[in-house]
Amino acid sequence: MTDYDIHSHRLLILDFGSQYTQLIARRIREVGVYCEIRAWDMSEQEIRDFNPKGIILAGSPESVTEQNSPRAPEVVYELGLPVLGICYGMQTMAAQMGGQVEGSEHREFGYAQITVNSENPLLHDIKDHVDHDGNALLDVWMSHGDKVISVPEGFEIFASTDSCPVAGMVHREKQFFGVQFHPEVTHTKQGKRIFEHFVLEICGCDPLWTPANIVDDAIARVKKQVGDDQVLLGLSGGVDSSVVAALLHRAIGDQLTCVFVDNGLLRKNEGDQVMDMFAKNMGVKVIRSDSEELFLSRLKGVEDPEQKRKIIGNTFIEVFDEEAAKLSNVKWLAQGTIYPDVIESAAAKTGKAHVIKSHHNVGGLPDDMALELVEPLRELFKDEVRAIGLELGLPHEMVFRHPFPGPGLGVRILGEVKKEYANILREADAIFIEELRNFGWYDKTSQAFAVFVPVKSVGVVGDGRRYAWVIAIRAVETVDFMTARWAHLPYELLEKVSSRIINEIEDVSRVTYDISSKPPATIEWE
Ligand SMILES: Nc1ncnc2c1ncn2[C@@H]1O[C@H](COP(=O)(O)OP(=O)(O)OP(=O)(O)O)[C@@H](O)[C@H]1O
Ligand SMILES: O=c1[nH]c(=O)c2[nH+]cn([C@@H]3O[C@H](COP(=O)(O)O)[C@@H](O)[C@H]3O)c2[nH]1
Ligand SMILES: NC(=O)CC[C@H](N)C(=O)O
Ligand SMILES: [Mg+2]
Repeated sequence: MTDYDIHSHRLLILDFGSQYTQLIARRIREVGVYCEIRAWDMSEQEIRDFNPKGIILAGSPESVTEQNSPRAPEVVYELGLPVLGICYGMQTMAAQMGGQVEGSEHREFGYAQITVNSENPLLHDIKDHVDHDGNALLDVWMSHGDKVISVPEGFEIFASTDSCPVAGMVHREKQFFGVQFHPEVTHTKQGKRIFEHFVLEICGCDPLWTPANIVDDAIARVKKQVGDDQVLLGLSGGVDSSVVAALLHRAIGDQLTCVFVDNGLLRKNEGDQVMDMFAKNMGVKVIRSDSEELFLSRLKGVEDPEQKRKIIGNTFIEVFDEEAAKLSNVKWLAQGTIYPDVIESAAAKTGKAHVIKSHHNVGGLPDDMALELVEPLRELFKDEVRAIGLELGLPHEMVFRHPFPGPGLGVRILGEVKKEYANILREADAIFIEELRNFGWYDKTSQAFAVFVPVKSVGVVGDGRRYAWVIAIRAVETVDFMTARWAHLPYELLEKVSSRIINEIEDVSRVTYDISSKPPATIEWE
């Protein structure tokens, strides 16, 4: 266990509804410092209690020039802490402290080059190029319409572009900084170093937030939380629940029981792999519930995608309850809830951000639950979850798996789900994934899978006619799964996959490749 609190050096990010706020948090965590995103209307007391070492004011789709647009709470400027305003965050800082912001119809969006015209701690020693006069030039990314046209008293301008007179401003004494560009997006090449300067040097945080420390800290906290009680975890073999299983096993050993539900809608050999890895190799207690018959009988004759999802979801809970009832003394339910689930659900509730969905594991739990929750990954982003998965000794292959939706093959068999279809799909999917790995493309795509299309098509195999099913294959590249681009897989790979599927699976006569991006298509077909 660590002898210091790894949360003690922390930053507060106030969210005004920008799409990029999560990226700011990720950049700061990458620097090794804990931070949290909170809504801009956080109360003065909550801000004081949070006790940050610095505050970041993030961007917003709103305009400071509109009446009633959000402002940072005054206390932000009164705590004597360093503050960094980014885009809207800088604009509101300027407006609140007596500067001037002008609205404009013209938006500046994309690459820009700023000239740094005075030495300052935020950009100290950072440059991409140098101009004739010896000034540093930085390649940055901008997304704004409004601009600061006069800075408040005590501030000086340290960077500008032709179209944006105040690209950076600083109040040296108060340690207030504002930047019009977005250091959090990767297009701003020196973004990481800018955050290092702010977080480590200006705010004086120590980089305590490392995978090893996070694991030690999470283990200590889980032990304290559950004491001698028994904990139950739904283990899917997916990344999040697998990392929770490994973490809880290390923290509380035998007090953990996992339930793995084989609903007949899993990928090829998935059940055996989960049992081998967790039960056999790691000695975790795993109950395997063979519920294929139950799920398939409930799904019989049902074609509507939403209805299928509901049935699968409800049957999961039923099986889960049955298994829990067989165990004695279970007081805690463990979940693989991660930070984006929490942020997105909060945003959905308060309406602060624009795109978002509500996650069943955060907002959708019944009020009268008998079990209390253990959620050790609740503060972590997916990439941090993966890093601690490796730290806990899980194999690379498991940690970097593509996500697999809870309803599984149930939403990849269009229309009615039948065992026969699931068997065909499992084989096709396994061939696709195997070749994706052989060609070195698995880690270059974010999610890839096969879909069973219940349509028959004619083919000719050898000298015979074949009248059989269609398989569609899909591979996408995405960061957040909210938008996605179809992967431009090499033709040789597609050719190999198609030829293997048609030759090795008798019931398939044709393979198609899905070239739809999200939006307007979704990643899954149902
Ligand atoms: N077959 C299953 N058996 C038991 N629990 C399951 C099963 N499928 C899903 N769950 C539970 O539902 C939760 C949500 O599933 P979800 O697919 O979002 O996460 P995951 O499977 O842990 O990770 P990933 O996003 O990488 O697939 C899981 O964390 C797990 O607790
Ligand atoms: O756990 C889950 N339960 C579900 O019901 C579900 N539906 C979609 N997904 C996954 O979410 C991501 C976005 O999918 P869509 O573009 O199809 O909405 C993709 O990664 C999908 O695989 C689910 N995951
Ligand atoms: N990305 C932002 O924060 C934009 C701020 C403000 N809406 C503008 O257009 O200038
Ligand atoms: Mg999953």
